[in-house]
Amino acid sequence: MTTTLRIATRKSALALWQAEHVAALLRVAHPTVDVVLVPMTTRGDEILDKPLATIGGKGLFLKELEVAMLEGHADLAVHSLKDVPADLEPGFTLPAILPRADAADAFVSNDYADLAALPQGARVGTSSLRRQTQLRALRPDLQLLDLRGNVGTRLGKLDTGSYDAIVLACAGLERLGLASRIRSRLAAPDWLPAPGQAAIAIEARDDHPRVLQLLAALDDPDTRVTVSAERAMNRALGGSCTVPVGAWCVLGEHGLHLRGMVGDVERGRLLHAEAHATSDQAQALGEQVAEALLQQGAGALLGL
Ligand SMILES: NCc1[nH]cc(CCC(=O)O)c1CC(=O)O
Repeated sequence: MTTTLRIATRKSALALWQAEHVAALLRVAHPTVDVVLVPMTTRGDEILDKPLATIGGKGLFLKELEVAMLEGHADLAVHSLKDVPADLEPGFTLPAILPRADAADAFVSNDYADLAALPQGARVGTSSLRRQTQLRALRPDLQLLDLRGNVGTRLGKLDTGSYDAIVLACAGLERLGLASRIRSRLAAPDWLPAPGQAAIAIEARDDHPRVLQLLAALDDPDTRVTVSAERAMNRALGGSCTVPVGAWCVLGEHGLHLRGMVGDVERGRLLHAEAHATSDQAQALGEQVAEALLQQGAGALLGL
């Protein structure tokens, strides 16, 4: 009997690239397994005219894919980890987290090389509160404008002159063959990515051990441990996407180093904290950095 793995995926170019990437890796890991894509539309893809935070947040991108798995139409779903809520729906797990790509954000512009080169009051497009507050902290003069849609749509709006610059994830641009659009990288320590940014996660039902075992072959333990610290921090801060939260954890010779950020949208101020831990303490490290941020007053910003 041949085994088939059916991958539920959103239909955006980035989602399809990621699903195809996972399919190719699964075919290499398990040559006798048949791997197919099941593309579908999610509510998050359909509602493009409202900020994500007001329409129900990140879970919107997962819901339909999870229903497909529950109804037996798909065996796994592929997600950008940063779009996966801090707490998964009961009955689901992440059996594999792939090696992380460049987690920095990209400054993208047709006229300016970097943030410092933008003229006073320049128009910058991003609907991400995390990106907006970090832009505001570095350049209070900028005019921040909403910009939603998939990567191609956003680049199109930049090219037609609606913005002087936009901010996107480096990883998404690289995956779509658009790395040449990256004018400069926005990276730590003065700029933090979203928790889990640039890592691809595989989601599956937790009650299908055979499927979980096949998927586990793709797991990268180093990426898993670093993103676990970032996600633990985010969870301890309430895990909401209505508040700007950034996190960046690296695993070095001396263990884990986690930096965290919570932004104050009203006052254009950022709170930062960081800590080190051994690699078996990712969860505690995330909680420790969250606690340090709360002590600086993050609770009021987060409504905790
Ligand atoms: N919110 C959409 C989204 N989800 C994941 C990525 C980039 C790829 C990644 O972080 O793995 C993007 C595009 C962007 O933020 O520019």
